[in-house]
Amino acid sequence: MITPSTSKLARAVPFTPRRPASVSSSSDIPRATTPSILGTTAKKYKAALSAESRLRTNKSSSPVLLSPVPGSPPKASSYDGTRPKTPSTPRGTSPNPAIFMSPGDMSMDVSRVDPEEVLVDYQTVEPGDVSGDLEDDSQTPDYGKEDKVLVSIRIRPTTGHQAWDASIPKSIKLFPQHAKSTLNAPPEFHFDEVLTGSENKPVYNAVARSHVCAAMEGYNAVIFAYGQTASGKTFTLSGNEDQPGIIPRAMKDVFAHIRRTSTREYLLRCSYLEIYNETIYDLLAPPSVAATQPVQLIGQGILSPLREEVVTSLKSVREVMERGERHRRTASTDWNERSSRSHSVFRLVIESRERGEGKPEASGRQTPGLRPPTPGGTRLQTIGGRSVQMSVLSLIDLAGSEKATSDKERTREGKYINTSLLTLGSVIGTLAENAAKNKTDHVPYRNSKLTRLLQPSLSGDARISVVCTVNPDANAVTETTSTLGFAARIKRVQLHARKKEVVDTEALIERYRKEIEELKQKLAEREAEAPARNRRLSAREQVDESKAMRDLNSRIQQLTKLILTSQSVDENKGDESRPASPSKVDFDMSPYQLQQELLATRRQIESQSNQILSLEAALLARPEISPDAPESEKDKLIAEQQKTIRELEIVVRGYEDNLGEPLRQVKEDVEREWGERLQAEVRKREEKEAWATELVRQLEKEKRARTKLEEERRALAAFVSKFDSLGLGAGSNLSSKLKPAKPTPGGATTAFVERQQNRHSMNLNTITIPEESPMRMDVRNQPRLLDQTPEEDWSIVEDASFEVEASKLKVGGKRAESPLKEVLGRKENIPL
Ligand SMILES: Nc1ncnc2c1ncn2[C@@H]1O[C@H](COP(=O)(O)OP(=O)(O)OP(=O)(O)O)[C@@H](O)[C@H]1O
Repeated sequence: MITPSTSKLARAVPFTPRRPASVSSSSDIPRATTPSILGTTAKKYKAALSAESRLRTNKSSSPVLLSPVPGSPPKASSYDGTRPKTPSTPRGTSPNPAIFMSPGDMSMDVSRVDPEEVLVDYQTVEPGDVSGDLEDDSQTPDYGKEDKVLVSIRIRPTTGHQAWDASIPKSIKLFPQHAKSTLNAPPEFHFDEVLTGSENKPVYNAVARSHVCAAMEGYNAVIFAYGQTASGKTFTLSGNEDQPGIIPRAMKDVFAHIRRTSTREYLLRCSYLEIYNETIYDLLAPPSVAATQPVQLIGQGILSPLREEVVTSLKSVREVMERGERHRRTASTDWNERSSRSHSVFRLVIESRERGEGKPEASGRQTPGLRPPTPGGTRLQTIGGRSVQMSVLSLIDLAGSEKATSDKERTREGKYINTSLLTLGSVIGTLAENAAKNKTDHVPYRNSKLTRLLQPSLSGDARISVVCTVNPDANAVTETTSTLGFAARIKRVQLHARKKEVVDTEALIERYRKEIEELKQKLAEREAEAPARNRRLSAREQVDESKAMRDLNSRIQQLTKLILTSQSVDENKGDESRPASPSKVDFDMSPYQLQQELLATRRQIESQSNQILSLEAALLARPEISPDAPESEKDKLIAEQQKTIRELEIVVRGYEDNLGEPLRQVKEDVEREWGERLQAEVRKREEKEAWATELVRQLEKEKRARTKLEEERRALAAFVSKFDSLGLGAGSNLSSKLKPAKPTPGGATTAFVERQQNRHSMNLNTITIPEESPMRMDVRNQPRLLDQTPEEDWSIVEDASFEVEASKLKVGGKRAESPLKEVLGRKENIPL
C-alpha cells in the first residue's frame, strides 16, 4: 500500500502567480533544494513504493536492470519463486487528505485564479528550466505526415533469446526460426521508427518532439505508449533519473518553446487522471474526494469534475506530476514489480495569444474573477483582436496487456485492462478499415472509458504518436506479434487535425482583409498576364483559366460579405459575442433592439455608400489612355478597370445583402400597411369612377332627350308659323312668337307652362303627345342631372328652350292638365 510522503518537499505547494522575470519563484521552497526531474539529483518519476519495493528500486539504480519477460522463467535476482507481495495502492485507503492538500492548494485550482495574472512568456521562463540538451536542439521539428498516426516501435533490451531482427532501419522482422509456421514467410513490419536501446533522448526526439511542438502551435496532440506488460511503456514515458522519459522531456521542451517564442504569452494548465477498473479518478484531487467523486465523461472527451492546475514553471509542473504519480495505482505482478494497474493520462492544456499591451479590463469584455468555470473551455481571452490558440497535449501511459496472474485482485484488474485494450484495438481496427475502404461503419467508442476518452483524438481531431513497446524475447513472440499488428492497424487511421484557434471579430476581419488583399493581387497578376496567356492557351485551358478567375472572384466576394457581416455583428455584440461565422439577426427582439439594429445597419449602409462614391470618384478620375498607347498598357488599364468594377460590384452586392434582415422586416411592415391603404384608395376610386360613368351616361341620355325636344320644338314652330300664315290665328293682333325660354333648374318647359297659364288659355284640344315621345319626359324628376351640367353646356338647354305666345295659338277653353302636353301631344295630328 502506498505510504504518501508527508515531507514538505513532497507536499503540494500553493500556486505560484505570474512573476517578473527578475524575481525568482515565489514558492517557499528554494529552487536549489527542489528535487529536479532532469537534474542529477532528480527523483524517479514513479509512484511512491512500498518499503520493500523502494529497497529494490534503490538497489537497481543505474545501470538499468531489466524486468523479467512475460512467459520467461523469472530471474533469481528479481523473482525468488514465490510471487512478490503486491504493493497495490487502492485509493480509498489514503490517509487524511489534508496531508496532500493544504488550504493554500485551493488557489492552484484554475477556476480560482485570474488567468491574466499567471501567464508565462519568454521573460518568465527561468533559464534553468530549459538548460541542457533540449534547449540546443532547436532544429525545425518534423511533424511527420499530418493525416497519419506517427507509429514507432521501441524494442526493450533483453538478456534472453532475440526473436526479432531490427537491423534494417524502420523495420522489424521475426527470425525465421521463431516463426510458428514454416509455410508462411515470417512476419515483417515497417514503421515510422524502430528504436532500440535504453537511451530515452532519441526516443523523445523521434516519437514525441514534433507532436509537442505541434501542441505548442495550436494542434491537439496525443502521445501514448502501448504494449504488453513490462515491455517498457512507463520507462519510455516517465523514465528515471538517468533517463528522463517523454513526459519530463516534453515539459522541458514546452518551456523551451515559450522561451524561444518572444511574440506570444501562454496559459498552461495540467490535469492528471487514471482509468482504473473502468472508473476515472482525478489524480490531482485529494484522495478522499477522488475516491468518492469519480470523474465523469460528459460529452465528447469533456471531464468533470476534473482539477486543473495552472503551471508557470517546470518546477510547478514537476510538483503537480509528482503529486499525481503518488496517487497512481501500481502493483507488483508476476512480470513487473511495479506494474501500472491503470491507464494514466497526463494532460497539458496550452492556451496562447500574441503578446500585447491590451488588458482585458480595457477591452470591457470581461470581468476577471467573475468568469464561470468552463470545463474544457478556453479561459484565456482574446484581447484587441489577438486570437487565442488552444490545444491539449495528452501523454498516456496505458496499462499493459497481460495473462492471468496468480493473484485474484491482479487478475480482476487485468481483465479490465485487457477489455479496454481490446476495445481500443477494435476501435482502431474499425477506424483503419473505414479509412481504407472509405466506409463509415460504427466505431465502438462507447465500449470502454479509455476509448470514450480518446474518441475526439481518434476521430482525427489530434495529431497522434504511438510508441509500441515490445519485448524481443523468444518467449514473448505472440504478444509482440499482437502489439505489432495493433501498430500496423493504427498506422492506417486517418487524421485531420486542425489548429485550434479562438478568434475574435477584429482578428477575423483582419484575417479576411489580408486574404482579400492576397487574392486581389493574385487576380490582378492573372489578369495582367491574361491577354498574352490567352493567345497561348487552348480553348479548354482558357475555360479552366476563366473558371479559376471566377473562383478567385467569388472567394473575394465571400470574404467581403464575411467582413461586412462580422462588422455588423461586432458593432452590435454584447460582452460575450465572439462570432466565428456570420450570425443571424434575432427577430424576437424588442422594438428598441430592432431600432438599434436598424441604426447600425444604416450606419453600415452609409459607410458603404461612401465607399461606393469614393470608388466611383476614383474610377472617374482615372486617366484616359491615348489610342496609340501600346497594347500592354491598354491591357493593364483594362485589367485595372475590371478590378475596380469588381470591387464596386462586391461592395454593391454586400450593400444589398447587408440591407439586413431588420430593414427588410420593417420594409415588409411598411409595405403591408401602405398596401392596405392603397387598396382602400383604389376601391374608393373605382366607386367614384363607376359613379362618374353613370353620370356621364345620364348626361348623354339627357342630351339626347334635349335634342329630340329641340326637333319637336322646331316642328312645332313650323306648324305655328304655318298656322299663322293660313290666317287661322286668334286675331290680326294675334302673333306667334317663339322666344327662347330662360334656362332654369326646373326646366324650360316648366317655365313656359307657367307663363302660358298666366297669359292665355289654350284651345288646341286636337294636339296629343304620344306616351313614348321624349316630350313627355318628366324632367322635373331629374334636377340634379341638370345641376351637374357644366355651365358651358347651358347653350344646349338654351337652344332647346322655347316660349310660345299662347295668344297666337288657338287654344280651347278647356284647360289642359299640362298645356305643353296638350300642345305637344297633339302636334303629330296637326295637318301641315
Ligand atoms: N528500453 C529499456 N531499457 C532499459 N530498461 C527498460 C527498458 N524498457 C523497460 N525497462 C525496464 O523494464 C521494467 C518494466 O518496464 P515498465 O515498468 O516501463 O513496463 P510497462 O510496460 O510500463 O509495464 P506495465 O504495463 O506492467 O506497467 C522497468 O524496470 C524498466 O526500467
